[in-house]
Amino acid sequence: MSKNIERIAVLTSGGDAPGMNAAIRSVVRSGIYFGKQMFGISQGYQGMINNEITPLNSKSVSNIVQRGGTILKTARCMAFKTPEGRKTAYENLKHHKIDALIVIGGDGTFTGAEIFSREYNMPVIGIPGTIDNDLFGTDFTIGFDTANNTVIEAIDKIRDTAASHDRLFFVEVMGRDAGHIALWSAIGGGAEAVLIPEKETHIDDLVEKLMVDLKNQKTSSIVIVAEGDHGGGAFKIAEKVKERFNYDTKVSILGHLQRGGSPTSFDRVLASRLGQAAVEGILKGKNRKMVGIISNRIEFTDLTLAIKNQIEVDESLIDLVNILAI
Ligand SMILES: Nc1ncnc2c1ncn2[C@@H]1O[C@H](COP(=O)(O)OP(=O)(O)OP(=O)(O)O)[C@@H](O)[C@H]1O
Ligand SMILES: O=P(O)(O)OC[C@H]1O[C@](O)(CO)[C@@H](O)[C@@H]1O
Ligand SMILES: [Mg+2]
Repeated sequence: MSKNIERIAVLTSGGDAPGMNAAIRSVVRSGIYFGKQMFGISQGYQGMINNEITPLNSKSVSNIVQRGGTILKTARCMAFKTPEGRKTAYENLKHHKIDALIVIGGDGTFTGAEIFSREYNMPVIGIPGTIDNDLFGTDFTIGFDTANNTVIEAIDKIRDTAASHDRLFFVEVMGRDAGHIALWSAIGGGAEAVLIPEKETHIDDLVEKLMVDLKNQKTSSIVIVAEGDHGGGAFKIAEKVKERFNYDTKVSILGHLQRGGSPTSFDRVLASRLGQAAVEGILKGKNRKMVGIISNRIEFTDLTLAIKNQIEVDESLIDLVNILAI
């Protein structure tokens, strides 16, 4: 039996992602639309423990749909992993009479939400907000599209200088455990090769491919390396490749700029749809679910499944990189 929900709190947690603000805005305004009182928690679970919980109205979320980052701020909070930390967090929620929680984040955020919800019988819905696109139960996570656009803009620029100097560039993109950004940006940016955490890194094969390219008058190349690849990252791979043959080689680490910037239209619309669906879902009694989009339809998936069954890498995308790089 679901309890009557009148006061809903929202937080963002883990790494920030462009479009989180659009999701916050949608959650807050959808809640208000249904006559509910809405609250924002600062700095993810840290703010729950520190009692940083404030009411939000329609105006609180104006002029943010276009902004990167998160107005609620975010954090990685070790204390929430302890029963004592979660107890303090619960007492703070109780003090504010919060009936339900909407958490925007990635797999870690959902793990914490699942545990907390069971411990304290707190209804919770997760919204996938991470540039990594590594959650099962949604075709896309909020921020993935914007990050890809940021990366291909960088690749296009690097391509100009690579071609002018006949150079080989290793471009390292984010993805500690997931190669989705690497794969998508390799296709969109026309890279010659891609190295991802889901696959073994074979330097021999890479060197052979680059040598064939050189023989075929391809005088510059771009290799996309996900930060979590098994070769140890772009610098190490570049070193190993340089030992093997003579090619003017440079490394470019894109880093945290991939997490910033104004969200694309796709991410804004996705975030707005998921925010509204999260509120409607929780008011209809859904609990411990992630709201996602599958084949352009809103779908709810158990948080435990969303976390555990990370999307497998699409082999056809790897094939496509290779086919288009002949
Ligand atoms: N086992 C756990 N128990 C309780 N809380 C957890 C647990 N795992 C993660 N959390 C909470 O969730 C927060 C966010 O998790 P994490 O830092 O892994 O980021 P994420 O949500 O996976 O996002 P991203 O991977 O996109 O950065 C953690 O800092 C912690 O507060
Ligand atoms: O520097 P931070 O905040 O720990 O984030 C790094 C990690 O965050 C992610 O970008 C996800 O947001 C991962 O791909 C990356 O490894
Ligand atoms: Mg994560």
